Amino acid sequence: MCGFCGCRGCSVEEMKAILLEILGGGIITTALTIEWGLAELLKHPRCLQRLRKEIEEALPKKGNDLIREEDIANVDFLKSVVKEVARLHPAVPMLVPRISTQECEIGGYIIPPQTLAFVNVWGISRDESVWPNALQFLPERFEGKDVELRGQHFELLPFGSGRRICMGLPLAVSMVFFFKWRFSRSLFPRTLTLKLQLYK
Ligand code: HEM
Repeated sequence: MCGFCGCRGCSVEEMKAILLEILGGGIITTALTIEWGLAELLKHPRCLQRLRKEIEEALPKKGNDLIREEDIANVDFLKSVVKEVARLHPAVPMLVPRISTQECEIGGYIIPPQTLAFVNVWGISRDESVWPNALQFLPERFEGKDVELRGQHFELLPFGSGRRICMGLPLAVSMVFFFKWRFSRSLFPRTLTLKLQLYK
């Protein structure tokens, strides 16, 4: 058995190709999400300030400056920022295409068998009837709301849903969180925000 897809038949070359696809798919999506996050935070200094304050207060002064996974429990605003970035800038805007195996009805539309279907996550995320002021970056909209990134809430599907949901979701979420954490704590954004204001 090949260990990747369990097909018993993958050659070493095919396994290398699968591994490269997994890594490739994980790198660009994570990088894009982080980049959009940084851009939004720089455009919204008030959010950056609030985030930095939350992080300063949540992170116990450990001396060695180590952040542990359990520390994430104390940074609710950071969670909201990550969700808002994923909402406005989904890295895979139309998910992976699906093909219907049998006739079905979705929202009053009859979908014949063997139909290629795309889920327009980008559109759903910007739908005013679901998200008031949809085009604005407002992490606060997630406060006190039980909307998660894990494919259970269909209004927010940056990692897809169901059987083919992103396999790297836990790793991706940790990477994005820790990067933003480091970024928000550093002096770098302060200088950059200042520069951006000067260029206005
Ligand atoms: C912020 C970062 C990421 C985002 C936004 C993202 C998003 C997605 C989305 C939307 C899908 C398609 C799900 C669907 O159609 O239902 C997907 C699939 C996938 N992702 Fe990610 N991903 C990210 C990071 C990663 C990482 C870090 C890895 C691996 C290390 C990874 C590996 C995969 C794989 C292997 C699939 C295909 C799963 C399948 O078809 O069964 N992704 N991802």
